[in-house]
Amino acid sequence: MGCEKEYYKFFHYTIRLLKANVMDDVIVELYKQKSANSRFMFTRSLLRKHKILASTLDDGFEYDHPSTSTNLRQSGNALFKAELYEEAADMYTKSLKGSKPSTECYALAMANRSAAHFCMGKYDHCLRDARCAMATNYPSKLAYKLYERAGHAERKLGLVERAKESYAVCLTRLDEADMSAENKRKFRVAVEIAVTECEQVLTEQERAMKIPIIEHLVGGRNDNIPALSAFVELKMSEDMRRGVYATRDINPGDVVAIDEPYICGPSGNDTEVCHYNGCLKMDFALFRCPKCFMVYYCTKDCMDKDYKEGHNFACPIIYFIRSRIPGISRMNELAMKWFLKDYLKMGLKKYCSIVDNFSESKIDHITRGFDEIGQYKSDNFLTAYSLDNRENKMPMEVLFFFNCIAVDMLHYLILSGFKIPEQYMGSVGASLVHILTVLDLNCRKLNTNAPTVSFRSDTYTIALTLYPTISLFNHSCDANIKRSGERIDRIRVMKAIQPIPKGTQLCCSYGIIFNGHDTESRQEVCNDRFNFKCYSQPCIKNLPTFHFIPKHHSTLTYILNPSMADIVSSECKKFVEFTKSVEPKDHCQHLNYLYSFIKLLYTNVKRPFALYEECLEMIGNAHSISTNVIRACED
Ligand SMILES: C[S@@+](CC[C@H](N)C(=O)[O-])C[C@H]1O[C@@H](n2cnc3c(N)ncnc32)[C@H](O)[C@@H]1O
Repeated sequence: MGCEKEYYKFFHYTIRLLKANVMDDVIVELYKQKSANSRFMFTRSLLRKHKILASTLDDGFEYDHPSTSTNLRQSGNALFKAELYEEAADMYTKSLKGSKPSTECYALAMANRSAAHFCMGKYDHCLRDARCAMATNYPSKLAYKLYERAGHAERKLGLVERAKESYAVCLTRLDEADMSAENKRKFRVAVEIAVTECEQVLTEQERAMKIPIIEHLVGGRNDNIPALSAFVELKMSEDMRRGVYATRDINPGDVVAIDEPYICGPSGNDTEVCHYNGCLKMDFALFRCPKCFMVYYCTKDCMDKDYKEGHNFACPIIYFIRSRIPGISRMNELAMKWFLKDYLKMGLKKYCSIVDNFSESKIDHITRGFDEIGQYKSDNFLTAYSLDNRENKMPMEVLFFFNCIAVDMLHYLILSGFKIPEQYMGSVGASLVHILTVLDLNCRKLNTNAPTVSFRSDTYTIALTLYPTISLFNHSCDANIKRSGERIDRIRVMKAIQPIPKGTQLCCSYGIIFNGHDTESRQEVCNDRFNFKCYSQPCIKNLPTFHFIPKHHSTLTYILNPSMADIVSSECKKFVEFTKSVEPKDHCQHLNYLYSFIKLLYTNVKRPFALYEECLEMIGNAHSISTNVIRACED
């Protein structure tokens, strides 16, 4: 995940140090510090001394101009009446800019904009605004209107269950409405009809509902690493350190890992992903946190749980984390979320003792992350905390940057009233630096149409996730496992896409594969993004990219076992026919055929072989569109 460009933002911290001509001394001093705790404390006193930290949580906004806002809203209302909805929505946006989010003026403009969006057919925007108005200071006597509109928008978006709920609230809020008894009666009848229609749709949907596919780990759960299959083990290698290896032959299609993130959060367009760590559901028009207005939830329940897990404390400073602290802001935010979750769960003393013991420990690399009974579990703090973070290999300038970010984030937290006793500051700060570096190396983008970090321009990242068990898989430019199932699902299922004979390492791709990019550019990506030299087979053997693999080759040139030449040749012809006659969207229905073809080629042809690479790509793609709902198997 590391992105060199982000490090240019060092300047935010270093400019004053450079002006004071002390930057070289700083790096020398940092080298002299014996521990992560003392590095953090040194950085903290430096940033304080040179007045690099904020002195207040005052965001400098001045937007309370109720009269201007009211005038703008009234102009919007006139445009709305004239059915100029787009212009009306723009006017309401201007009105919103002039009023504080906690005021009635703001809520009214927001509600009116939701009406304009509804009339424009922008139902998701309508819903978002309506939810926002509900969460703010909207007059109770008008609330019924807002819930009715939300219900209508939800129906339009196919969210029928939610529409039913909104109509139910609408009916309860109708008592507060300032309306004649007769009008209330008519309104009630209309909403009740809408509820009945929703119920009819729901009954239909229930009838047509698909049974979710349950994925099973091949061979059952691994005894020591329950998110992995029983057919694998963890081993060390000189080139890649820890890695996952097959203890039995694994076939394409076999499930080798089912993992849940230790920590996750939206990565950009917050309005579509629930912020709660245990949810991450993608949804339309989520509920906005009524205090910071910066994070969103799919239900009130998720909001309450997230508050308890730390948002309560992150809330007052989230604006500053996003807008004032350099680096990858969503990753910084995720680090804060992780820190608060565990700090609050364990309490100060236990947290500090655990992180201190970890940093002092000399645990063998292969057993890092395993608990005292020899289990490696993705929901265990120490498992996630002990993931590789290349802190020791990092240039001191980069480590200094991470320390600055941690100092800055904790400083904002303390400014907001959070108490950290001074004697624990070193441990807490160093732990936050550690968390940042673990995330920097292991955190994955959850894209709507790409499994990992991707170079395709059509991908759309919705979340950042940390999967401790999946992080054990090393990268190969010729991956033999790949993510399967719904791409936005929080639960990550990894399946074999090639045959994996006993003793072979299971590797996924960190976003780059050999047939699309030459060795040099792949090495560049691995080095720039992940800071390692890739030792996967295509790099060692310098395999040609797809463009250089002959398409219409004679099978004989590639055959490994001459006695199989006729069979391979005839199966290749069948495969070519298959590619012409079956549409990609239907490949998932022919997976068994694709598995058998790739198995035949695996043992009988020399790679790279165009049809093998083509079949491999088909299997990978078919896995990612073949299921609708994935549930981890309970056994
Ligand atoms: C997510 S971790 C994978 C597990 C790690 N090998 C361990 O010992 O815990 C990523 C790190 O593994 C190593 N690695 C992964 N793929 C590699 C490859 N193809 N070549 C060399 N090193 C690799 C690099 O050190 C990289 O920073």
